Amino acid sequence: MWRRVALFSPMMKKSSSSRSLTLNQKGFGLKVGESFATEIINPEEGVSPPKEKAPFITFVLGGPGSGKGTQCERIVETFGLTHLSAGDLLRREIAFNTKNGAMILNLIKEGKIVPSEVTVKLIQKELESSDSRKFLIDGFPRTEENRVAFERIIRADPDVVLFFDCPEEEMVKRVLNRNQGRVDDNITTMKKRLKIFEALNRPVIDYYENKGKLYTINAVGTVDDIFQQVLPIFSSFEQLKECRHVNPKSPLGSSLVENSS
Ligand SMILES: Nc1ncnc2c1ncn2[C@@H]1O[C@H](COP(=O)(O)OP(=O)(O)O)[C@@H](O)[C@H]1O
Ligand SMILES: Nc1ccn([C@@H]2O[C@H](COP(=O)(O)OP(=O)(O)O)[C@@H](O)[C@H]2O)c(=O)n1
Ligand SMILES: [Mg+2]
Repeated sequence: MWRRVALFSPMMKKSSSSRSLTLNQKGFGLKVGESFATEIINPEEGVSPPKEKAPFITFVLGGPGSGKGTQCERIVETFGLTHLSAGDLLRREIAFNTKNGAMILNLIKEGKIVPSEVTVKLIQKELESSDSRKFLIDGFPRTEENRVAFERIIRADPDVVLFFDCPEEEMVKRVLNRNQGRVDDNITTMKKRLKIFEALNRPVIDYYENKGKLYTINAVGTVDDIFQQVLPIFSSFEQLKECRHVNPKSPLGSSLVENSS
């Protein structure tokens, strides 16, 4: 559905990220990886680049129970992004008893990370079949291996990386009260998940901090308080101002343009 075209120009600075090198078109039926295949175009040949911009991608990071899913719901209401929860996609495989279902269940019970290829392929399927141009990818990348696999298979970089920073004590309290019948919401698995978060997710957080893409949110407080920190991050992006689902209660509600498509 997207097409990546690189303009071959000596004027292009190295600091121009893939966003400024990326010009995408819709094209249903194309595989994401293929559709991102880089073409080198010589501007002197007079090929004019397509006008559509790359899809807007946000990664949502944070420990278990830090409030990622809850805040994603608020972001969807206000800015109309499409929410893809990596955990929900994996749990769907378990529910549908697919060929990877049993393996995924065993890993989730142990708080371990599912092989990146499996998770990225599930995300890829959702991206390809969606008509949306703006995505919240929640609970991903959980590891450097996840991050690298996304870059390799999807060939896209996030525009924004949110990190919900929450003390362990608070995360434990929230998870043990979550009450969604999840096999991993128990103290034994939670302890393992916290260790895995520190060991494997921290390097990803550091990576995006060094790239200048990380927005750290203090995840303690009411859901509203926390969303007040999230709002200005998204409202600064022009492409999010055309919103499909305007929440009338949102402080931005009146300034957003409703789009019924
Ligand atoms: N700011 C908050 N204060 C208290 N509880 C919260 C807050 N945000 C979310 N919760 C609750 O904590 C639990 C975990 O939140 P969730 O959004 O599922 O976190 P995550 O997706 O990061 O694991 C849920 O029961 C949710 O209702
Ligand atoms: N990128 C991911 C995301 C989740 N998972 C697995 O799914 C579990 C639940 O993830 P989740 O994102 O739904 O969990 P929360 O942080 O929302 O509590 C994780 O503990 C992992 O076992 C994974 O392996 N890889
Ligand atoms: Mg969640």
